[in-house]
Amino acid sequence: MNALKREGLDTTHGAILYLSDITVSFDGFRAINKLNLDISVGELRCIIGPNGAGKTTMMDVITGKTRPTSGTAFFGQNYDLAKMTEYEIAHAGIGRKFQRPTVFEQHTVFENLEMAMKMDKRVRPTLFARLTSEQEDKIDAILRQIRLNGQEDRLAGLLSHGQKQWLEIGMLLMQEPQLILLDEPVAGMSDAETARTAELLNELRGKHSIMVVEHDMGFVTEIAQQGKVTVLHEGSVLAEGRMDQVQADERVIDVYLGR
Ligand SMILES: Nc1ncnc2c1ncn2[C@@H]1O[C@H](COP(=O)(O)OP(=O)(O)OP(=O)(O)O)[C@@H](O)[C@H]1O
Repeated sequence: MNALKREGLDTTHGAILYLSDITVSFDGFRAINKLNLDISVGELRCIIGPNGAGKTTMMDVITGKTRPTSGTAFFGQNYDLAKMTEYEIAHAGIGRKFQRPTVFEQHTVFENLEMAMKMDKRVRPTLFARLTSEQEDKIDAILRQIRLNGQEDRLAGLLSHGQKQWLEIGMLLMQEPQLILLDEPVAGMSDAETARTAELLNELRGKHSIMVVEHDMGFVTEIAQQGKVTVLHEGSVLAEGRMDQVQADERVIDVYLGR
């Protein structure tokens, strides 16, 4: 099934995520302050901004980890995220990768992908069943995509930091989420690994809707291409536009990029 078209999600208006006037207060402090942000189906959106801008809190709202104090968050037109549990949101098709990889280190690369597929609630009856050839093909395709073909029998614990991150992206892909949230995917990676991750994300462009939070501006430039970059500051959108536009924006230079 095409990950952009899962049954049940209504994206007829073209957007996959709508955040409208979202505020999140922690004891009166507004980590998110009347935030408005839409993501289109198939878009790769980069989110940048200084420490404490509210990027992680925004992802927590989208995945149901944190409830907004006010405002609305919709996945497609029909899923009201504020009314759903984290489990229901994951099941509905929003996948998140945290900054630190959380692969099963005592299992092989292949087994990690297999487990990710079997944890997919839509195919649960197959938990103890042998893989079908279609499922094996899917794992093979993802192994190639995440540049770990030929490494499928290695223990995940023996992979480099970058490879673990790719494996975790592969585990997300196994579940065919329609919206993928990636929190600082290249933090701690070597330059070569960062470049390969940019290639990987460019290959995923258009096949999934993706939101990437990242501080590495070289990487953001590689993956943003002509798409939109959103700059968060003090819990709101400070600027939005192509990378060259936001990089030239005086307010963005002042609060984030520096002179
Ligand atoms: N549970 C919480 N209780 C109180 N304050 C919080 C909580 N979570 C986040 N904050 C505060 O909200 C603000 C936004 O934090 P958040 O982690 O969302 O920023 P960020 O943009 O992800 O930063 P970074 O780039 O450092 O990851 C920060 O000032 C943070 O201290």
